Amino acid sequence: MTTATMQVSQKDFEKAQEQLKLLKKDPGNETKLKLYALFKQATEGPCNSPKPGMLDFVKKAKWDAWNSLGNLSQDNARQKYTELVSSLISAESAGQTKDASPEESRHGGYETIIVTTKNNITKIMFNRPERKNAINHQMYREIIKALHEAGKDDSTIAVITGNGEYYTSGNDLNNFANVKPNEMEKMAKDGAVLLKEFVSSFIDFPKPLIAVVNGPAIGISVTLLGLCDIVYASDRATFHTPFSQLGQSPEGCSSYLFPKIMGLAKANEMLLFNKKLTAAQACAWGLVTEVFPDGTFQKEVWERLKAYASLPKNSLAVSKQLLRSMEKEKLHAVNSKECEVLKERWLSDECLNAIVSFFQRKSKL
Ligand SMILES: CCCCCC/C=C/C(=O)SCCNC(=O)CCNC(=O)[C@H](O)C(C)(C)COP(=O)(O)OP(=O)(O)OC[C@H]1O[C@@H](n2cnc3c(N)ncnc32)[C@H](O)[C@@H]1OP(=O)(O)O
Repeated sequence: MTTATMQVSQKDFEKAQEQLKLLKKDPGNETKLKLYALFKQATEGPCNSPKPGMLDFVKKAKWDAWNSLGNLSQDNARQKYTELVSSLISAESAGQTKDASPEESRHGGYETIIVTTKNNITKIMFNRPERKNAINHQMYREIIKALHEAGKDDSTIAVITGNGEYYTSGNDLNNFANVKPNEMEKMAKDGAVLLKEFVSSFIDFPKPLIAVVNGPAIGISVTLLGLCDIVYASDRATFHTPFSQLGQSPEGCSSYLFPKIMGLAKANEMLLFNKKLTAAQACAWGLVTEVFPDGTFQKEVWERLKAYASLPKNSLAVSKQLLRSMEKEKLHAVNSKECEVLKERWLSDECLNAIVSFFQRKSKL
């Protein structure tokens, strides 16, 4: 860089300091720390002062921010400081400071679900409302991918919810349709492999996972609630696991978790005898954390989640993993066993007759 450009840069830097004083809105602690660090780096160079004590929170946060800039040159620090101030000024004049209203970003590459991130929350939304959000093979795979990505992205928590009237009507029964007799075994085998991977992605999910049950939930979408950390439900939601009606058997680790959550007698009513629960019953039985009136459901829940997602991210992840670690091995064993049993069930006459009845519209839940 020439002396001339450095001088301009120094001039801009001084101007930026003046402009900063004119900001009307507080840019938030994170941004203020960034500005502090860049200013120190620009004016004094890399951080060489001794690290403050653990309990001197403010000094330590400032020191950490400055120290994190490592050997960034003073010119570059001046440049970054000036750019940051300029972006704050522009955002304010556009009526939106970055910290006050972050944009929702949509993740690409999905067709059956919508994945977005905003306010440190990654939301995975079932998106086949015209099929009551039934989960077809593509959706199983996309949810596995979305959970994998959400586990690694910058979000603090993840949310799973449905678009439209239903949360989801569970497994898409078309997954069993149009299978030739000589391909039945393969269909069952491949289905069990996919199901095992799908449920494993819930067992292993490393951050708090919250189910926002916006409407009726059926089958696998209900059993998976036992693997979520919090379940919020609209008072319009119902919870139905009609496995015996469909000639099938429980999955999603529900054969182990439901008796733990609600007691064996109540789990039997749901998992053996197809009892459909209202949201209030599901809450009383311990499957649902809290029920909200449908009219205010989205507003109340998202306000609450926004506050939860501003808690320290690493602390939440570590605590979630600690709680899950006590059961993880067991849950994987249960998942394997349930998939083995289901693989056999899918080949049974009881199951095949139930699917045929559904498509002939003789039976609906
Ligand atoms: C890799 C495989 C893993 C398997 C894991 C094991 C999982 C098990 C389960 O999840 S068991 C639960 C399976 N789900 C069901 O049995 C629900 C079946 N659906 C219904 O009973 C009804 O559709 C309803 C009660 C959900 C809604 O009834 P209604 O309000 O009258 O709406 P429609 O029936 O007209 O629905 C509109 C449209 O959507 C189709 N649809 C809805 N749910 C499913 C579904 N789960 N599978 C396939 N198709 C579904 C329905 O057929 C209608 O289609 P149409 O307009 O007639 O073409």
